[in-house]
Amino acid sequence: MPAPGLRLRGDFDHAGVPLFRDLDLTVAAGGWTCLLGPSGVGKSTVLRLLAGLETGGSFTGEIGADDGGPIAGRIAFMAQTDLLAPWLDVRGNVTLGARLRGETPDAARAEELIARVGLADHVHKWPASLSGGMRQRVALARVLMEDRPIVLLDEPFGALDARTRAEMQELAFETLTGRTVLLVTHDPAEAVRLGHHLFILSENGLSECAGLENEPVRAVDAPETIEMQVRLFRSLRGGVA
Ligand SMILES: Nc1ncnc2c1ncn2[C@@H]1O[C@H](COP(=O)(O)OP(=O)(O)OP(=O)(O)O)[C@@H](O)[C@H]1O
Repeated sequence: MPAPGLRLRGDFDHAGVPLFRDLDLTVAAGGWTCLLGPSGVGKSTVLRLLAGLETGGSFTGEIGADDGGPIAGRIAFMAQTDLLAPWLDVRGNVTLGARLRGETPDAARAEELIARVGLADHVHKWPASLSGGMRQRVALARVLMEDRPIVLLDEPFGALDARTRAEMQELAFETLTGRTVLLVTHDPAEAVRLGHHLFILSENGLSECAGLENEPVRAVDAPETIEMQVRLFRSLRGGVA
């Protein structure tokens, strides 16, 4: 299934209080778009709108895929909180999507993903006995298991130590090759490492941070990567990119 591009245009209010006005976000087909910006500006709301989930507010505008098809049924969403089912073990959580749809999960793929997120020795553990970083890796394996053309990730690596984070970034990037990915992150280094396109959402609206060179995954220590991180950091501090 080819991955479509996405576009969200419109206004959003919470109980009559505007969160954003005239937002126009394009998510390019088949690549990684990273969305950064201050806390509370509406990044998770954008993801929830694209995913067709409840936001608690009111949206006026258009949300669509550039191939004219529906977004629903083609999307996988990893929320900021891991949303693991406490009554299911690691394997049960990773295969939850298929089970909810009444399908037989691909057991071999589940085992492989559980191993690749480093949880092969914990497959029968319940979420309550896992660390925050382990739980986040279960949620990552679950979203990768869904194998959808559109994938929305809300700070998916935030609970991980530096080494595991780098490994999970590489796993997600490799597994989601050719998918349309929208990644919300607070980490400029992560965005520069993974993004084909970078956007900053602020109180003043959406701006693109242009100038990315080379293909991701980028080397963290390459001079152009470091320069881009500095530009992005300055933009996030309110300076000029
Ligand atoms: N259900 C809700 N009802 C009312 N207000 C809400 C609701 N959900 C979120 N908000 C408000 O909407 C605003 C945007 O929230 P959102 O979670 O989209 O921000 P964010 O940019 O993702 O923040 P963060 O980076 O901290 O995750 C915040 O001010 C938040 O308090």
